[in-house]
Amino acid sequence: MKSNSYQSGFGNEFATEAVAGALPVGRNSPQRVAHGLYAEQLSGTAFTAPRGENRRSWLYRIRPAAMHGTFSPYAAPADTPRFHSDFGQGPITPDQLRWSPLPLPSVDGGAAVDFVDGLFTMAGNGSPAAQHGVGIHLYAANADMQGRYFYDADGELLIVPQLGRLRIETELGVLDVEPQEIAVVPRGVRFRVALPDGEARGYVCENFGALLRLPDLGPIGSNGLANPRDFLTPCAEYEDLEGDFELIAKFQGHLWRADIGHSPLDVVAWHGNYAPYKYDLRRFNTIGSISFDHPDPSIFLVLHSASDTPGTSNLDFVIFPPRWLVAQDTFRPPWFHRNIASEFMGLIHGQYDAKAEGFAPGGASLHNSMTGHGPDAATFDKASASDLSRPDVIAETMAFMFETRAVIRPTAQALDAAHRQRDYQACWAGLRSHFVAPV
Ligand SMILES: O=C(O)Cc1cc(O)ccc1O
Ligand SMILES: [Fe+2]
Repeated sequence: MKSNSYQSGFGNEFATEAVAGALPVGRNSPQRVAHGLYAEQLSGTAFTAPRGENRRSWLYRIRPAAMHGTFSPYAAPADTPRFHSDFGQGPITPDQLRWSPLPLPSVDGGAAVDFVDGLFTMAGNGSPAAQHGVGIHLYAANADMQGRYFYDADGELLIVPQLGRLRIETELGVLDVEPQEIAVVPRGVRFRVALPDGEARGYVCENFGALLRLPDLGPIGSNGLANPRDFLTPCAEYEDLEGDFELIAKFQGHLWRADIGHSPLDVVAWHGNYAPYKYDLRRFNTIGSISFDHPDPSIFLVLHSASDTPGTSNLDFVIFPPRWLVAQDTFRPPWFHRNIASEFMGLIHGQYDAKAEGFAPGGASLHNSMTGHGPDAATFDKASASDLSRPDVIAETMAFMFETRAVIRPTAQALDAAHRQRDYQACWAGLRSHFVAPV
């Protein structure tokens, strides 16, 4: 699979064929599909979901997805699976938590680790069974997926590369993504990942809940934030390969494997609105205050997964892109706060404006529901004394947040990890009392 041409728009009714005439005209499942292909429907929402939310695609493929051997539990290379949905049952700490970047496998022993084996579950909430919540994972890999393909039946995958490009070859076409771009692979879609730069690291949010969609814009108007035309979906692309391949599935929190005698990336044509897409975060139209005060970070919302409570998301994907700060009589960086929602943050590159040090590209932080957090002492001191007659320019940076209504439960392996910064709270220790009581 070599080409990477795209169709633009968010959730459009796309139609694409890699071989002319492969798409049936005026019907979905003719008695005999052109070129001897099989017709197959892939449903991403209930058959009866309202039209505005209904997502499905029709695939015209060389062999149906039903063709593979029986599944057995996948034995992860390390004894214990690192990629799962076990967020524990017991008490979890309300402490602020922060991690340094996940070590790259080349540094960590020299073994070949592909995208699937490189996934390390950091935290999560809800469950695949309950169909709400998220799994939050990091990946660090140094090898292409070779002779194997993966799909996630538990949720759609929001992939946020931090280091190195990814070539994501899916049933519906190829996505090439680099840091500062994101990719979304829908639940169930089979894919393999190659690493054009030889190694890669990044973040994955696995969304068990309602499909990600663009937020309403309210008084912002009909344009702004992430614009629909900047979302790109691949054109059909297929491989016709036979061999001793492996199909890996994530199903109800566990990984499974089956033999498969052909590449499942054999979709010659497809049409519909359930498909992978990518988006360049640098295209985000960032809106902020031009008078006073630092707005809530919801103004930086790229995509969200709704919950059953209007206005309260299962998942908000928020970014902190380059921008100008001009607010007057205002503490310009993020304020001190406690939030009913829970906040997992990552940094793609540069520096985050609330943290002078310690929050490194590839690192992560977790501030759970009602846990106090905000600017570190160095940032507070600097911003409290800065000259507001000039704009501040936040440049050369891209941070993001996975924000959820439910508490984010860190996994045991994340809490135990050597790269967890056990002294994180010390970043606020230097905040002195400036209070002077009136006499
Ligand atoms: O905690 C954080 O750094 C994320 C964040 C940023 C901001 O500008 C306002 C609120 C918020 O939670
Ligand atoms: Fe916050």
